[in-house]
Amino acid sequence: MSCQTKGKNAWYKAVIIITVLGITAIVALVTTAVLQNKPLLQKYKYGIVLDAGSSHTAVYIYEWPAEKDNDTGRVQQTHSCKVQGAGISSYSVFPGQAGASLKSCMKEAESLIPLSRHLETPLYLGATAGMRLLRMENQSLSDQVLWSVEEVLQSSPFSYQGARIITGQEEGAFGWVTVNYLSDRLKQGSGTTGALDLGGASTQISFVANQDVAEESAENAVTFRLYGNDYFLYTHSFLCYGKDQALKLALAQQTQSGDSSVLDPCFHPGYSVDRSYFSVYSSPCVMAGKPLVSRDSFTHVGAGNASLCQEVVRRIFNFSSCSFSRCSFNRVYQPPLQGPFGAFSAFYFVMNFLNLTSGSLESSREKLERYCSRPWTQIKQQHPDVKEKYLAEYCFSGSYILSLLTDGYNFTSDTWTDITFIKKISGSDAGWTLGYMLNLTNMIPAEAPDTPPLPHAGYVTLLFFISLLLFFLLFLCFRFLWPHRNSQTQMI
Ligand SMILES: Nc1ccn([C@@H]2O[C@H](COP(=O)(O)OP(=O)(O)OP(=O)(O)O)[C@@H](O)[C@H]2O)c(=O)n1
Ligand SMILES: [Ca+2]
Repeated sequence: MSCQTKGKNAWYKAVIIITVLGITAIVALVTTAVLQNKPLLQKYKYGIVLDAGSSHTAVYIYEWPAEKDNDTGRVQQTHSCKVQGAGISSYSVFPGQAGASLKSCMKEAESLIPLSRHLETPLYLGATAGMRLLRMENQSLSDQVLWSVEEVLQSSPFSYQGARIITGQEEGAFGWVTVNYLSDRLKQGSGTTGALDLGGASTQISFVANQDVAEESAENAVTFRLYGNDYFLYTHSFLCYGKDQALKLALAQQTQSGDSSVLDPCFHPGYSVDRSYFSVYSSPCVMAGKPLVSRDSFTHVGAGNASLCQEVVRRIFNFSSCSFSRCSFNRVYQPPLQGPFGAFSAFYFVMNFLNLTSGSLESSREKLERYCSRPWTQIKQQHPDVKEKYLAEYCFSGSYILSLLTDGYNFTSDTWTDITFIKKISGSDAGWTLGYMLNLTNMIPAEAPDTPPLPHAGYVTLLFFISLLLFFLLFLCFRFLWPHRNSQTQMI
C-alpha cells in the first residue's frame, strides 16, 4: 500500500514537472516568435521632386519606410510647398532670378527632413510645358533659366540628381504610374485607371490600351513592366491645350478681326477688361494668327452663355482630318477609351469650384449654363476670397473642360461617369512627380517581390498549435509508457 502511494506521488510529480516545463517552453517559443518580428522603431527615407509647371512650381517631399524600398504603396507624400510667384518660365526676362524663387521652399525641406538623411535624399526638378514653350521660343533663355535653378539646387544639402525639361510622354506616363501606384493597382495586376492631367500650358491623356497602339502610332506607346505585369499604355500630351494657353487660343479666334472690343460668351455678363493684343498673341501657341492691327489693346466684354462658349472652344480644336483609324483632335491618334479615369490638377480645381465633380454630363452642362449666365458683380460678391483672375476664368475653364473631354477625347454621356475628379489619393497629390521619382530611384521592381508564404500572425498561430500538439503527444507517450504505471496495473 505504501509502495503504491509512493509510486502515485512520483507519477503526479513527474506529470506536474512535465506540464510546467511544457507550458514554459510553449510560452517561450511564442514570445520569441512575436518579439523577433516586432516592428522596429520606424525609420524613413526621403525624396524630393520639384514640379516646375507653367503656372507655378511646387516642391513635393516623399517618404517611405527605410527597410522597404520595394514595397508597393509605401511611398507617400509627406509635405508640399508652393513656390511664391509664377512658374520658372516666366523668369525669361531675368533668367538668373528663377533659382532664387525656390529658396524658401528648399529651406522648408531642409527643416522637415532629418539632418542625418539630407546627404542621401535624392532631389529632382522636372519642368513641363511652360519651359517647353520657352525652349521653342528661345533655347538660350530656357538654358539660362535651368542653369539658375540648377545652381540653387546644387547648393542644397540634398543629393541633387538634375533639372530638366521632361517630355510630354513622360509627363503623361508618370501621371498614370502615380495614380495606379497610389491606388495599389499595380501589385494586384488588376484593372488600372487612366490618367487625365490638365495644366496651364499642356494636357495629358494616358490609359492602358492594346498593343496595336505601337503599330499605329509608336510615339503614343509606352510599355512598362511593373511587379511582374506588362502594361501597354497609350499616352499623349497636347502642348498649347493647357487651360491658360487654350484661353489664348480662344481669344485669338475671337480677335481675328482686330476690333476694339470682343463680346465673349465664355465670361460673365458685366465683365469688362482691357487687354493688350500682345498678352494674347505673345505665346508660340498663337503667334501664327496675329491680326494686322494698329491698336494695342481691345476691351474684353463678357456675354455669359455656356453653349455659345462651347462653340467658340470647339473651334480651337482641329477635327478636319485623321490619317489613323481614329483620332482625338489635331490629327492625333487615339484608341478607344478604356476607363475608369482619374482627372486631376486643373481638371479637379475647376470642376470642384463649379461643383461638377459628380452627376451626369447633362446636369453638368445645365449647371454650367446657369453659372456662366450669372452677372460678374454677383460672382465677385459671392467669392471675395478667390483670386479675381481665377474667378473670371472659371466659366471659360468649365466650358473648355467639357469640350476637351467630349469633343476632344470622345467621352459620351455614358462614359462620363467613368471619370473621377481627384486631387489626392491616400494623402498624396495626383500628378507626374511621384511616378517620376519611383522610376528614377528604381523603386518599382519589374518582377513581383517574393513574399513569405504566411503572414506573421498566421506563422505565430501555427507555431503555437504545433507546440501544443507536441506537448500533448509527449503527455500521451508518458501516460501510456510510464513503467511504474505498468507495474501498478500488474500488481492489481
Ligand atoms: N486653385 C486653383 C489653382 C490653379 N488653377 C489654375 O489651374 C491651371 C493649371 O494649374 P497646374 O495644374 O498647377 O498647371 P501647371 O503644372 O503650372 O502647368 P503645366 O502642367 O501645363 O506646365 C492654371 O491655369 C492655374 O491658374 C486654378 O484654376 N485654381
Ligand atoms: Ca502640371
